[in-house]
Amino acid sequence: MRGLRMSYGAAEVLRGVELEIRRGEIFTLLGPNGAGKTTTIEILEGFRKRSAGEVGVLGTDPEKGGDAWRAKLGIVLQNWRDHNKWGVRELLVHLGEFYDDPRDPDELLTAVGLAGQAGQQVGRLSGGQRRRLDVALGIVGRPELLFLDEPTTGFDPEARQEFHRLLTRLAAEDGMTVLLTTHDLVEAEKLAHRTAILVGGRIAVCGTPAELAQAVQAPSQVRWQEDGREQVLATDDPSRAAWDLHKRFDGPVPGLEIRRPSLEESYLELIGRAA
Ligand SMILES: Nc1ncnc2c1ncn2[C@@H]1O[C@H](COP(=O)(O)OP(=O)(O)OP(=O)(O)O)[C@@H](O)[C@H]1O
Repeated sequence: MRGLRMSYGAAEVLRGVELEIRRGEIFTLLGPNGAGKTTTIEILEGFRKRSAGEVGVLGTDPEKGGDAWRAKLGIVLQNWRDHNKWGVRELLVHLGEFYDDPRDPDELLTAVGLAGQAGQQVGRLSGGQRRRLDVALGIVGRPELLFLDEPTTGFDPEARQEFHRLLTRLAAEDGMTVLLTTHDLVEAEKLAHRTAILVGGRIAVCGTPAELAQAVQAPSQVRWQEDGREQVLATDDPSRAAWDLHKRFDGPVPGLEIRRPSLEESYLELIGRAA
């Protein structure tokens, strides 16, 4: 994506998004509500016409992508959920018929942990099971690139962890590229090879988990007692600040405390600043 812009009427949602996602990567697009994550995904899928900028998905402009291009994409449409009366396996078999070389439905069900629900109606699956089915539907045609829009919303921690394992395994085994959106920094950090933070219509930060932690790190707070009250200093180098204080006090510093913000606090500060 180069200079990707998108406006809905007068509202400019994407204001020059620059992003490159590599083949075989699990990439998360992280951002607050309304940041434009779904809009970006829909543009990449070819479902939404951008206002400006250049976009290439598997070497093709999504606005010009034909059936052969589309067949290489794993797209999870929300309206599969309308197939509530269908059996789980039945739906997978049916969708597989649209592809030249679909995955074996039983292997697929085992891979996503739904073998026990093969005969169950889609409408009777739990929230977590439906998301697993989403992934199964997304990968039935052996896509090169899988798009997932907030796939783990509503998951309990265990389901989330299992889902992460599933995606990691699929990406590693098949060399599939996965682009998913999330609000959850911790999820992005655990799952993704790289993450981009979308805020204010632009990419604020992009990198590996370590690079992200470094880039979003908000200042630490150094607190101590002096002149009968608590003093607070915000600094990027708390160790140096503590050392300076020790020198100034020529010994122990009363009530000295160093507080490093959590990654989540840093992220919240970053999106607050950039919005
Ligand atoms: N079809 C549309 N017409 C007008 N405005 C829209 C349309 N779709 C999205 N928007 C607006 O564009 C902005 C970005 O929406 P989008 O759904 O892309 O954000 P998001 O990052 O996916 O949000 P969330 O995390 O809440 O799902 C929002 O302010 C939304 O109201």
